[in-house]
Amino acid sequence: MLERSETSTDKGKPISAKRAAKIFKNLDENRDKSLDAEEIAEFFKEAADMVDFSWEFLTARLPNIATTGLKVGKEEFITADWDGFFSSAKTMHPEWFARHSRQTWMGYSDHPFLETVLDKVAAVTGLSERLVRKTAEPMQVLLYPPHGGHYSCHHDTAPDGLDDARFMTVFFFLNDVADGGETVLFGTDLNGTFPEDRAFAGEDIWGPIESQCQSVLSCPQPSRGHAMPQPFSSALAVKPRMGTALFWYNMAVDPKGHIGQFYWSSIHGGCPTRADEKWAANVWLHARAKKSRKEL
Ligand SMILES: O=C(O)CCC(=O)C(=O)O
Ligand SMILES: [Fe+2]
Repeated sequence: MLERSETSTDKGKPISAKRAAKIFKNLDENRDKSLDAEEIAEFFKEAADMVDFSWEFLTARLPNIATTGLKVGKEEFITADWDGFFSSAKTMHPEWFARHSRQTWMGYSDHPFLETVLDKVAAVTGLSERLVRKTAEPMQVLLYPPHGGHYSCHHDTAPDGLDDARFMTVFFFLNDVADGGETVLFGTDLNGTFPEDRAFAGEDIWGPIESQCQSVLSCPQPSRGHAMPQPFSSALAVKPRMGTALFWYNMAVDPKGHIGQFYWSSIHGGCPTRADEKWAANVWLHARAKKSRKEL
């Protein structure tokens, strides 16, 4: 069974009245027993990785909130059906969420076929089978629903998380997606217009770019012949085709497997689906072999 996206509330604990009271207390810093739009936005980001919302939608879904203007009182907050709210927001406005997908993990020993996938990973990446087996995280299988399933731009590993860094991503497309669902590699430069060292630049260059690519609008535009919008016209958008795969380095690694620089330019994302669902899988290779991966 596929679990819901780890970034959505409905995957985690439901927001009970008790939990809501705790959340409210933390958010209401000025202790005025109400939350303003900014504080609500913070709650949405924390609880569901929701990056946008409209007040109209909020008040239409939770009518007891409508009476208090652009503030949510304590009682209203605690009694609101937040789980129901997030799930209808996901259906009606998937673009408000950083991510809309389901996923599960599969151990490579679960099926002989999956073992062969690791051999293929070694063959195409040029890494040894031993290293691949030692460092591969269980395969993450992803399902994006049709009509808005997506994953906004992100990095697969943290710049400072050396111990558990996913130095490489091997990303498999498991079905054909006729329209939408492209994987965009925002750091690529198909037109050859960027300074040569931009791929190795740091947060100063890539931070502002990241803040612009959060929107699902940073994807091929059907109205413009599926061209990428500005400022990403140079970026590679890959159409999902069953049995194909992409791989890239999230961090530098030397022939001995020693990890180096974090690549800010490894930023990427999955575009919104349209009529078709999208199936895909990640094989992440880690900087350190984990004892907990022994069972694989
Ligand atoms: O679905 C895609 O195209 C990208 C998925 C992705 O980046 C991820 O799962 O980390
Ligand atoms: Fe990713």
